[in-house]
Amino acid sequence: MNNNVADILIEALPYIKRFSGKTIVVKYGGHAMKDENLKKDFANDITLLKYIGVNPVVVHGGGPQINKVLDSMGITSRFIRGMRYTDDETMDVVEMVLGGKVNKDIVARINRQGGKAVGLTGKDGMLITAKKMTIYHQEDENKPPEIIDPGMVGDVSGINPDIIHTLTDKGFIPVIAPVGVGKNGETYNINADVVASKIASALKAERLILLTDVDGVLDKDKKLVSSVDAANIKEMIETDGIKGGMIPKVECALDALRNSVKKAHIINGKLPHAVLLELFTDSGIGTQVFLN
Ligand SMILES: Nc1ncnc2c1ncn2[C@@H]1O[C@H](COP(=O)(O)OP(=O)(O)O)[C@@H](O)[C@H]1O
Ligand SMILES: CC(=O)N[C@@H](CCC(=O)OP(=O)(O)O)C(=O)O
Repeated sequence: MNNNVADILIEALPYIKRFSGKTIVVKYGGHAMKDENLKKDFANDITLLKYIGVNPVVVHGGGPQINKVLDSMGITSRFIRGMRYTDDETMDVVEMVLGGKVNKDIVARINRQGGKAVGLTGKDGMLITAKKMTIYHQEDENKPPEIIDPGMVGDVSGINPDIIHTLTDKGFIPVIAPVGVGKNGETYNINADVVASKIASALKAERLILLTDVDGVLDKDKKLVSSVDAANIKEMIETDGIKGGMIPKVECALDALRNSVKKAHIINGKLPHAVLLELFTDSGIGTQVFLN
């Protein structure tokens, strides 16, 4: 596949009108942020989208970056169904790493490419309100599910998109860290795929693009599955074909499609110019998720 930016753009011309004025929500996962050149490509792609009249909104993760800081403090990361167990000390680290280091790094990179990025957490403008998540775990089918307390892990209870509209209308690119605020001002750690899906729904986005570290949904032979629907997903989860971090991703994609988002894709953020290739080529890359 050709991924020279000029060639991608020539192929893109017919698509540009289609996306003009539309919102594209891109979830930038922590695993896709590792390489310097790729980080530059990503910032470049997002800036370019804004230049051609698209409204990109970035929601980022940073799981590996949080792990690194926790490791250096001697704190072992523990995950329950893909969610980080978040006690008060861990919550402080999560907020510092996501809202501080990772968010500002992405903002600075987009601005260096000529974009006007503004970093936010869910606390800004009450963008993301959250409540405590309860996790149910059933080891044995004959026993009732066990209730697990994951600490300060949040479920999104509401999105107030006013601040996003204000920023995008003025030419800014919102870059959002997945930290939410509770009714009493408490801070919640939320999975970034979940935040991206809820933000995309609230904005009635044209596309939700989830960037990860594999080509998309893979089958048992590790071959890319270019499209999956809710029934395929259910079967693949039940037969262990989709596991771990891919489960929230496909579920978030389905949730977005059920809530006004036109199309949802899971693609490899380690490919140069992955976002442009997905949007502006006929074949696209990665997996497109359908409801049926
Ligand atoms: N069927 C599948 N297809 C692709 N990836 C899968 C599948 N099942 C499990 N995975 C795992 O899900 C991972 C992506 O989830 P995660 O690590 O949470 O990504 P991110 O950090 O980008 O949010 C892949 O690297 C892979 O190990
Ligand atoms: C509750 C929960 O697990 N939150 C995530 C938030 C960051 C995230 O989702 O980052 P990636 O997209 O890079 O995995 C965490 O603490 O790692």
